[in-house]
Amino acid sequence: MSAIKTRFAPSPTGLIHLGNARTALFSALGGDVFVLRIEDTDLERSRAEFVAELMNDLRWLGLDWQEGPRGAEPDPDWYQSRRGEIYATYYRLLEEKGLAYPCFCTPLELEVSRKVQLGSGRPPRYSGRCAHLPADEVRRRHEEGLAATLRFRVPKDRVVEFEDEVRGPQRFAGEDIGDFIIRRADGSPAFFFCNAIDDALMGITRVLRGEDHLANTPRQLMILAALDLPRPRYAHISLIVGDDGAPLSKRNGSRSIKQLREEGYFPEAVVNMLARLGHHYDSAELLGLPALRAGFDIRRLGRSPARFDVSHLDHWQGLAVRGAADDTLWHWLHTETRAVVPDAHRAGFLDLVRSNCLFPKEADAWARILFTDELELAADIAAVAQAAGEAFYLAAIDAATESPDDFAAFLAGLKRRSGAKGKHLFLPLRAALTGSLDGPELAKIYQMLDKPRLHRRLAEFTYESE
Ligand SMILES: Nc1ncnc2c1ncn2[C@@H]1O[C@H](COP(=O)(O)OP(=O)(O)OP(=O)(O)O)[C@@H](O)[C@H]1O
Ligand SMILES: [Zn+2]
Repeated sequence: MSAIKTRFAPSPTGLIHLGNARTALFSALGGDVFVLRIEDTDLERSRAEFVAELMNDLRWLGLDWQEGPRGAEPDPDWYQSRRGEIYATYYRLLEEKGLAYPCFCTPLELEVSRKVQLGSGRPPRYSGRCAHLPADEVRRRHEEGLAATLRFRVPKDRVVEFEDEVRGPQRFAGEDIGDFIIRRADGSPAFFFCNAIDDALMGITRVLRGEDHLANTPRQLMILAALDLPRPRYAHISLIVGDDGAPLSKRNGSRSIKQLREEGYFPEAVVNMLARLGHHYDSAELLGLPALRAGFDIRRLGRSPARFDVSHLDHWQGLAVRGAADDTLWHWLHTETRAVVPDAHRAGFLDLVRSNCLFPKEADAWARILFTDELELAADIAAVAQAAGEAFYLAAIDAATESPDDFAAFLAGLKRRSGAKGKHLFLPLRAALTGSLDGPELAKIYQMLDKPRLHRRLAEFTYESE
């Protein structure tokens, strides 16, 4: 069987979000060769910095492309904004075949026609007003300098059928599709057009994209058929929706991949979460890309919208943090955090991070609690500590002096001296030592807090009555 070529074709109009990333991921998993193409025809909204950002995001996720641009400098191989001459050739071909024609209708005229059709209960589509203008009339209007779009002449008697790899058989009647614009009045190519042409010219055999594009597909198939260009297989995957039920979008401020990276999410966590959103894997373990690829089956992609749930992402993040190698985890920490962790406690601290933190920010908070004097107790926490009474802390200081290196012995000593047990023992101790009522095992805290600091924290509560 010949190699399957897939592509990701974003418009660089904002930072990519989880919805885009999932489409990119499944495209990368669902092909042998993965292509990146930049659809920057919207000159007003496209920006070079977004190209650089999206390349960075894809590489970070591990979704490097085998064919596509290497840098953010536009070139005619991969940037649609530079492929005008190529598109011009195909416009000419269509016009020569009589399969495309200039339309001089103004936006106002089109709007009026739309309203009239809606008013009489018909679905709005182009009326075909310019479909049969005589050649000399067209010439005259061009000479007058009238702006024209180029419309594709839809074969009204044709039915377009295709087998969507996710959604099954699809059928669209030509008579339901009005002649549509393939070149705007300003000369720029319409999405349907350049997207379909480029898929064909780049040898894409499987187009895996969001179902927002499903209705575009019959138009694209008509264009390809009219130009004798090869048609790819299509797979329209469900969109990821947010808590509000609306699809994630660059326009509605959905959390970007860049933001997730900056918060400290591991790419493995993002990728594993996305891979399970609308696709079933037998394994519930954190899988690397090769394993995700091996387990990927396009027939396992669900059709219903997939809701993004941050608790799922955090579940995978927990697995990624727990599974991270020492060196990876160490460099994942903020520089300021690394600066306060003593060498002797590095390994112990990383263990503590693995079982207690999801983000570098949380690790930083624990590093400060353990290795600096910046401890501030909120009023309710201080109240818990105080409730144990002065005698408890005096006993704790004695026990700590007696067993500085042995937490079990310290605890036994404290129990014996104070008579406290259970939560009356652990809660005040935690509160006084860490300013928190939960967190890492007390044994680890006891071991990592340096002894003068430990004593100072216990002593804080010994003169409460003064
Ligand atoms: N919420 C989503 N869930 C899954 N895929 C999506 C989602 N939004 C976009 N995509 C897919 O991402 C790919 C790139 O699309 P594009 O660059 O146009 O992004 P977009 O987020 O739709 O942009 P915009 O917000 O500007 O419409 C397309 O295949 C599109 O179908
Ligand atoms: Zn017209």
